[in-house]
Amino acid sequence: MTNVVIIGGGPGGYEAALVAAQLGGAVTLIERRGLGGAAVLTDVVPSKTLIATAEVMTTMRGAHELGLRVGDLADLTDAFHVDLAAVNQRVLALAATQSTDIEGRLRSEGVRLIDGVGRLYGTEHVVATTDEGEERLPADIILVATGTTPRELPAARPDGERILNWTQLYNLRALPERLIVVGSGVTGAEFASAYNALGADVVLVSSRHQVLPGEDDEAARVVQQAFERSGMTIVSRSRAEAAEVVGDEVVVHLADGRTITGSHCLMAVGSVPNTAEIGLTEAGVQLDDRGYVTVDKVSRTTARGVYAAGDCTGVFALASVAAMQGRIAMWHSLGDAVGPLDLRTVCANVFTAPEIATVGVTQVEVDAGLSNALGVMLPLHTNPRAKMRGIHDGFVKVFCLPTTGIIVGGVVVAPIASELIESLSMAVRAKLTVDQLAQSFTVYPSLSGSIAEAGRRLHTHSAERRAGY
Ligand SMILES: Cc1cc2nc3c(=O)[nH]c(=O)nc-3n(C[C@H](O)[C@H](O)[C@H](O)COP(=O)(O)OP(=O)(O)OC[C@H]3O[C@@H](n4cnc5c(N)ncnc54)[C@H](O)[C@@H]3O)c2cc1C
Ligand SMILES: NC(=O)c1ccc[n+]([C@@H]2O[C@H](COP(=O)([O-])OP(=O)(O)OC[C@H]3O[C@@H](n4cnc5c(N)ncnc54)[C@H](O)[C@@H]3O)[C@@H](O)[C@H]2O)c1
Repeated sequence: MTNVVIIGGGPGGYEAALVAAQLGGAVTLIERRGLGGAAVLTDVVPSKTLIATAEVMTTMRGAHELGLRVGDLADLTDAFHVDLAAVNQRVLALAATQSTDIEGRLRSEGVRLIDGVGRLYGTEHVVATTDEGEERLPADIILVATGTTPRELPAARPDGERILNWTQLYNLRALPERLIVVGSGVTGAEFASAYNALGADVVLVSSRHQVLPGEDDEAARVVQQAFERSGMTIVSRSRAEAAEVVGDEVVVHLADGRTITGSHCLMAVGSVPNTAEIGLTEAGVQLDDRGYVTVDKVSRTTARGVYAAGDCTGVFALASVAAMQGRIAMWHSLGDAVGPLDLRTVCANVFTAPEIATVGVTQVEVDAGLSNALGVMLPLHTNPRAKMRGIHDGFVKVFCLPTTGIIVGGVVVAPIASELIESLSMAVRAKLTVDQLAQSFTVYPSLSGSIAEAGRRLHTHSAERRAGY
């Protein structure tokens, strides 16, 4: 039997445990907080459950335009009020159920679960510290999947009541009157969008000229405009230096001397890896200058027999990537067929209103000359289904290689972009051409009709390019 010891029970750890058990390993997983990890208990699952409620409010906001009335109200959201205590109770219950489901699945596959803190003791043992004491576990293979923790600014430490990080938001019993969100990365933008839709007065402090600096520029512009139109205040090119509670308010101090006052403040200024004091460097595992574990494309670290997966590696902070890195680690270490991690086919979604979904080659890569892909962008406002549903914002963008027409990337900005991106994700993975995309049937009328239409437009462009125009 090969002894596999996994530290961390998030998607990187638990998906690896399932593969290792399937391949006949004797698997032990050590988790200090709960199965499913931060992904299930504090990050992905709670935030997307909260956003599901916010989406209903966004739909209600557009209901008047579609001819729906409640009394004399011009805005149907005025007919609702958000019972945040009930929303958060649902959010936390759903996360707990998801965690229990994962625990049940791991147990049924024969994985030994230890409720405690794990650390490496060289490369052949892991020490688990539990309420009962310490246990030294022999390990032929170790997987480190310890994730990250919210980053804190020294002068803006969360108190859990008025200054919060995203893991503490679900303790709120009532909607904040005025929520200051510091940081306009994906986390900040998603919560700003959700709380804005739920009816809070939201101020978003953004260090750049535009929100979502890591996303497609045109897509981020659409989201920023939608935020501003729906009443959110965006304070651009501004960095928060400090936050303090003064009476019943929070005062956020910006680097340029201005202050912003609100009832609550959410700090969403990034994360730091959970890699300190768990015996990594002592075991020969190299960390980069920010503390992330250095891994290759099959999740190997610099120490023999020690693998790492997920956010602690600093490779695309996504649950799907963490899970794939964890599976690859086990396929590789336990001798199954395995291919290297291919980041060119990863698809991701920002759950704002509207959503931004992306796959493959990006506009930044094209503009920088790193890819010679051709792209077309079709705004959704001419799409018949979008008109019917009152969707005014959004677009579809498709990138293909000029000579072959092979699809290499795409962006969808729409209310359900996370679902619409699948056809482009499949096309990128299967190396389909724009002609194959164009010739596949789409339902009429449908938003996905615009994706096929982009394929038809690219047929013309790539034909012209081939002919040397
Ligand atoms: C607000 C928010 C929303 C997000 N939404 C999405 C989304 O919609 N889609 C998406 O794909 N990604 C999303 N992400 C990213 C996603 O949460 C991460 O990519 C994912 O959680 C990474 O999984 P992981 O297994 O690496 O780590 P985690 O999920 O962080 O799990 C690591 C686990 O290890 C445990 N641990 C750490 N150290 C030890 C130790 N020494 N001993 C024992 N246990 C330990 C921790 O307690 C934790 O439970 C979101 C992130 C945030 C912050
Ligand atoms: N839907 C999803 O898949 C999803 C959701 C949330 C997070 N994530 C992933 O998690 C990772 C982390 O995202 P994130 O948004 O938490 O962190 P991030 O590091 O990407 O963004 C933090 C932002 O805060 C800004 N910032 C830092 N200090 C500041 C200050 N003092 N004042 C104002 N702004 C400041 C930074 O410039 C940056 O834009 C990303 O890779 C993201 O993809 C994914």
